[in-house]
Amino acid sequence: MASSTASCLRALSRHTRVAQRLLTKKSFQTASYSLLARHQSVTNKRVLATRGLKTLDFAGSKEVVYERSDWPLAKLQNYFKNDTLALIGYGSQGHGQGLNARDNGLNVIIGVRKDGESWRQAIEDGWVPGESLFSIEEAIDRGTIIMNLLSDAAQSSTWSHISPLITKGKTLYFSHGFSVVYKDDTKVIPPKDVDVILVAPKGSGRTVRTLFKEGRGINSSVAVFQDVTGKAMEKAVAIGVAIGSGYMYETTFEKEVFSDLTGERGVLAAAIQGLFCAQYKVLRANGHSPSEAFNETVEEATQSLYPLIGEKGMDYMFNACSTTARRGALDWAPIFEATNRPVFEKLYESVKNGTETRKALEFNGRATYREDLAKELKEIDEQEIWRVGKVVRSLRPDYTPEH
Ligand SMILES: NC(=O)C1=CN([C@@H]2O[C@H](COP(=O)(O)OP(=O)(O)OC[C@H]3O[C@@H](n4cnc5c(N)ncnc54)[C@H](OP(=O)(O)O)[C@@H]3O)[C@@H](O)[C@H]2O)C=CC1
Ligand SMILES: CC[C@](O)(C(C)=O)C(=O)O
Ligand SMILES: [Mg+2]
Ligand SMILES: [Mg+2]
Repeated sequence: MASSTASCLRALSRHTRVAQRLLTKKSFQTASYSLLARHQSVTNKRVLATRGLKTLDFAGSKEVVYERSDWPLAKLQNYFKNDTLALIGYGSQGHGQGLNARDNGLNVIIGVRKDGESWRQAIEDGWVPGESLFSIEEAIDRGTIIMNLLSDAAQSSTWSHISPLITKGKTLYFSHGFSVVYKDDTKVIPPKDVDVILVAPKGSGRTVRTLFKEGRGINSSVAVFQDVTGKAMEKAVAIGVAIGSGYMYETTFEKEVFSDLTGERGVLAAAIQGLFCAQYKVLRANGHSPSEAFNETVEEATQSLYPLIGEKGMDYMFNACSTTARRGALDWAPIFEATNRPVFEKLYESVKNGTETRKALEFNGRATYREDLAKELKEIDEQEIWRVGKVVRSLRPDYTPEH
């Protein structure tokens, strides 16, 4: 234990020196603070619990996990010293993953349509045309690891054009199993002579960035579709760390896309909007004020109770409520489960048989996809429940005006 403690302290001082060096470079400043925190906490963890064991028991199922602590910054930088990460597409994930990998000291370039919205945003984030910002084709040409973060629809529509550029020796990376799994619809069939890997952050690209800046990490899944070099999984895990993952669990491309499309069409986004609206409307129809209906539906959920679930689980949240609430929650939870399970079965089938994929490809493949989505999202924003939400949020003592 004494020698392991001494080696951890040596590691800490090494990592601290690396981070301090980075502090002298302005573009690395924000991340460097989080790196200092990150290596401090990693080293502390090693001293307290020399685990090293990567197969964990998840409620009776054994799963392999990969942790950031196995990839200190110096090791990560050395691993990618001869690589250029060419990140194609600069939406939510392009922004988060690109900036994190750059702040981790890796050689990252961006490839997007010239003079589009992403081009503008990339410049705003400090990517420089001709130096670190290129057309899609030029970025692929310059890159060794091609990170395809175009929209899923654009991955399909651009494929015939960009696939000849993904030559032997390069690596093809995705953050979703979508393009490769639904190949009959997307026509994305990777070249046979490149590694094809996936790291799928389980959260928005915006959170990928904010968690990294806080010295924390997003959970991601990791998978290999094609292993030409024999090193594909190791490379995927290393990229996962580079883009800001805290820990990664293993999956396949198919399992990733089936679960992801189900999750976002279910509890993560669609189901929660449906549930909120249903309860809000019943309260309003029974004479409750907008204030009361919103507070009992959304504000209390997001500001008080859901964070408790995130902190310590559902029973902890139930226990933090009155015994009256606990009785009612215990009685009604199985009713909601039984009522909703058939909806989730239907949803899963629609994902598995490709219906959801074809809809996404058709809709987001339109030239007007941004405006079309914005129009429907505006309709949600204009629903009474969310108009009330704006007023309620403005009454929070720590409110800062929304734009
Ligand atoms: N959003 C998220 O948080 C998550 C996303 N993912 C996955 O990551 C990948 C990227 O998603 P996300 O970051 O949300 O990006 P978006 O789906 O918002 O796609 C945006 C990017 O696609 C480009 N694009 C769209 N149409 C075209 C086209 N016809 N030709 C060229 N470029 C085009 C846009 O460029 P332009 O501005 O020029 O239109 C922009 O750079 C997807 O596979 C997604 O499923 C995974 C986990 C979470
Ligand atoms: C929940 C939506 C998501 O799957 C995500 C942020 O993980 C997405 O595709 O954006
Ligand atoms: Mg997702
Ligand atoms: Mg998704």
